Amino acid sequence: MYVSASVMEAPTRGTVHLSDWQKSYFAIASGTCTPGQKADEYRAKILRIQYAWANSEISQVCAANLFKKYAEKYSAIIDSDNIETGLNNYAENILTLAKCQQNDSDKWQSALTTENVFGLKCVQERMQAGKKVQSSQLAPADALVLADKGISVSAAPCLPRLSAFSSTGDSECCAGSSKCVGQGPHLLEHPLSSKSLQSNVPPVTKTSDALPASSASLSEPIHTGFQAAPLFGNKEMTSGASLKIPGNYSDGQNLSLPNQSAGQAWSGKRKAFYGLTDKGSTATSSLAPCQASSTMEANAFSGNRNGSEESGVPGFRTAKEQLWVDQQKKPQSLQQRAPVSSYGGVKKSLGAGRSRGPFSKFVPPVPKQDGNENGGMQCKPHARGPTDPLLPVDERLKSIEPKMVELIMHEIMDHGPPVNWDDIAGVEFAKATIKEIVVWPMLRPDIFTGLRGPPKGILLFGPPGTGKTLIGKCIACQSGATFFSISASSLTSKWVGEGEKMVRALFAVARCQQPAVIFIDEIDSLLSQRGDGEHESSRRIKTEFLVQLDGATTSSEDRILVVGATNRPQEIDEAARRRLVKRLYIPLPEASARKQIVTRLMSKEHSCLSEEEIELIVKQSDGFSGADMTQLCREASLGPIRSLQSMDITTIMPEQVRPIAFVDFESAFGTVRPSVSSKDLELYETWNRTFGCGR
Ligand SMILES: Nc1ncnc2c1ncn2[C@@H]1O[C@H](COP(=O)(O)OP(=O)(O)OP(=O)(O)O)[C@@H](O)[C@H]1O
Ligand SMILES: [Mg+2]
Repeated sequence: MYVSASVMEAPTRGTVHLSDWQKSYFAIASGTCTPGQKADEYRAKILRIQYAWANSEISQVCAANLFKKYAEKYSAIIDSDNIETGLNNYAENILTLAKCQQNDSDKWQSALTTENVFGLKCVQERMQAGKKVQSSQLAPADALVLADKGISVSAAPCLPRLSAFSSTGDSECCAGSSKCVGQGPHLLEHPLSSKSLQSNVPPVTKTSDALPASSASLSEPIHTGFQAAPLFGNKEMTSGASLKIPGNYSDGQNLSLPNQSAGQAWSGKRKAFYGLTDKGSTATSSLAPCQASSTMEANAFSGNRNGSEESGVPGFRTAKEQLWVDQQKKPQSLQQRAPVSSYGGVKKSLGAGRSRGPFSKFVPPVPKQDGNENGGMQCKPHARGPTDPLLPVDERLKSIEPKMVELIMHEIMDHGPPVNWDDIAGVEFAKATIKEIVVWPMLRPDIFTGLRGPPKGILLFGPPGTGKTLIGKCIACQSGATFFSISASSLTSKWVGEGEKMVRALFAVARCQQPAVIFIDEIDSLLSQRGDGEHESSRRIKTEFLVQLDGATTSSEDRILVVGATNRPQEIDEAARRRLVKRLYIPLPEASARKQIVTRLMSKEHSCLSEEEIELIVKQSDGFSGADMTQLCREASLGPIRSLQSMDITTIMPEQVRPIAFVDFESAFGTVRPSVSSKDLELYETWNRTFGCGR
């Protein structure tokens, strides 16, 4: 069965769906279903397809195919006037169309009017046919005629409805029917006289006071559910009778007979309605406003709704009505669901905001055919992001949980203050290498191809506080790539149990945002050696990461660079180490770099350090990391304030604070010590000699 293949993409839930599908398939195939039940089943299937697609259990292509198939089956039942297999309700179309003129806006005028609808040739033919059948088949006891010219209505199943009306004591229906019939000169003549029938018609609840008289006259037959009768005769009446069961699909059907010209138009409309391309649907576009307006929630399916209110179910709508109303409301509501995001695009949801379940808003799983140019790729964050429900979602993000995409887009993408290469003192070799393998290829991908292609993984390792994170930020600013900065600990702790999904989502989003740099600080905590005591979740994260890294490596067209930073390189798993091909040692700053740090920081402050004093500071700070140097300067900068002990800090003027002097550095050296021990340094040096890519 084709269904099974399509719904089994997700093994666990797919199995459940499969049995559901099978059950309903056998129910439909059993031959014992009424057309109404079949239509119910098909519509349920359509909803299930939608649900499965929304949950990424089936692909978009699969969903579109299934959807088309079942929409057609469903339409075939709804449209068919075959009493045994269909639920045709063509008359409602005609009357609704005619009614549109009154309900629609002033700007749009339907060619169909109350006067001419009954004059249509096709309607006449059907009426004549119905008349013949009716006169030959309809038992007088079962039949009622609502008006002097004989709008025949129904058969036994209608009677409960009529009897329900009788309690209200209003004769509006009869009057309305008379009017209606008076406007249609060629209505059926029922064997029973209109008078006798009129007397048989119980008063009907007045439900359409607000409607114009002519509208009321038409709407009454509609919401009594008998309007099919004069147009189709007994045959249709019988099928029409089943339509009066609340919830039946035929209630409120604005769909048509396949053989009628108007019917074809509506059939086309139906296909367009289901999002299926159909040449015929273009012909119906002019009818759409009528349909839309007539089915707006306020007035939609007034006949049915009124009918249902009469029957004590306020606000009840058949599934089909709801489908149509949802369809009409959808573009507007979707727009409302797309708030502007913080980074200039549209805050999008791949369905996260979508309520799930059988009663959720109907969203066809096929791409919109509205000529949206942005359809194929909407990867750039500043264009339309991957989570816009209006757009076809990038295939690569289909299997990713929407909330994770949101998290990555909103929380991980870095937008810190800009960092220049000049802000990083020393580490000239690392900087040159990074420029060569990261920045330039990103800027000129046309030149850096083939063997010159950039590596996909870099590891920055070295003692703490040497500028590894700073380099990461600089890459973000200078490469022009989309930058994802994530700390490994946040992957392992923040989304406990979901770490591997986050890793997958991270790479999936990055693939959509190419060129992209994924900077993973403290990568050792993510890719540490695998051991026996390791937690299952961290093992899964690691595996997923390695898989993704490989994916990034093997796909030559992907321009994703993973930059890892660690001060514990020896803890990194060997498999991960291999994948981070360029392992760059970021050592403690040399004298020149320390001087650069001091000079740059002091240039921003009020200081009076001579060249010699700076040299002395540099000499004395041997073994300090970049972070230590920064801390030393901070400490020294507080010296002038501390020397103002006699003065009130609250009243002091900035000019009264003396410049930072060498003496302040001397006292700062008393409190700031190097944070990296020589023993630790030895470890880094050794690891660099073994695995590093430095000179
Ligand atoms: N080479 C450098 N040039 C200028 N400033 C530096 C340099 N290295 C470190 N710093 C200063 O030290 C601070 C900390 O640096 P950073 O966070 O990049 O260190 P790290 O190598 O990532 O350390 P860790 O391994 O502990 O994460 C920076 O914000 C910066 O002020
Ligand atoms: Mg760091």
